[in-house]
Amino acid sequence: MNVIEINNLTKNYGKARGITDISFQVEEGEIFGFIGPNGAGKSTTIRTLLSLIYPTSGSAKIFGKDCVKFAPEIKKDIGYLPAEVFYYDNMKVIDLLKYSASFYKKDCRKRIKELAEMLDLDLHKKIDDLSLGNKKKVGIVQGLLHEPRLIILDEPTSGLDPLMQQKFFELLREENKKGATILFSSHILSEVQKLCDRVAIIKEGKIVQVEKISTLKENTYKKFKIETAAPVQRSLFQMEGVNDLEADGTTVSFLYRGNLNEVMKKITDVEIVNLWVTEPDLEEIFMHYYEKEE
Ligand SMILES: Nc1ncnc2c1ncn2[C@@H]1O[C@H](COP(=O)(O)OP(=O)(O)OP(=O)(O)O)[C@@H](O)[C@H]1O
Repeated sequence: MNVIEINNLTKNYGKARGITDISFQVEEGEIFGFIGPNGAGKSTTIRTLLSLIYPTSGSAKIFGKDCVKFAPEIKKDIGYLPAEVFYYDNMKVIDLLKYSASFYKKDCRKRIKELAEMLDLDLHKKIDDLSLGNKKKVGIVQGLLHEPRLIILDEPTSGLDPLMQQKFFELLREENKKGATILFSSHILSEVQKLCDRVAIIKEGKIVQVEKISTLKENTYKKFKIETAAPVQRSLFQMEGVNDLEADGTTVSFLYRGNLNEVMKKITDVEIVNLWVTEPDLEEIFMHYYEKEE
């Protein structure tokens, strides 16, 4: 079953582009990454899913129900951690969390205690006195206290130190094992890689790829580096499938995706001294998506 189903979703802010014609699905039980550079449209997509803003066109379903029509009902089963958390600073942490819990028809007291212990959060402090990281923890507890079926996290790790990030990821994995589906938005590749099964890559308001992390690594460019006996013309390797071509005297390097025999034929046209064919690391694969089109 698809927990999230987004169909041709577009959101414009007046004349400004928010997101354009976005479609993807998140299956039940997945930890799904949503990655793209700042301003790509991750928050806009998430805010539309939560009916905090309304689509210009297209639609989205959560738990098989239209996000706009069934917003109040759907929200009971969603835990949301926004990119930036704002609170009434005068309140104590515990009072804020009890207030949040009052929206659900559940006794959340035990879970609040467990989460606070796990994240090392002092429930009796005033929010005003908390560091940025501790405020973020309040947001995490707030998002998870009702044991939601779907957890939506928008850039959740900013402000958390590495040890706390690790604990937070463990917590998310536990929730996932218990059955929660997770949508995890981030611009940090390494954390998405650590946690997620699949990713949607968003760039300039459009989805450029939806793929398993493992497949992204497999079916991708290979990196070629060739050393030749005599200088070669750059144009020799200007062919379909070649990207990031660099030719400097007797050294040529490029990324290639396509039939390897085709590129090997080109290579046999020159006298080579050495040849390296390597897999790009995931960072390089993503950077390719991040680069702006001319
Ligand atoms: N309230 C708004 N009014 C006008 N334009 C907006 C508004 N909110 C977002 N945008 C624009 O929509 C586009 C997508 O922004 P969005 O915040 O969704 O990106 P993002 O991927 O979440 O990036 P970030 O990580 O920087 O938050 C950007 O070009 C942004 O300037």
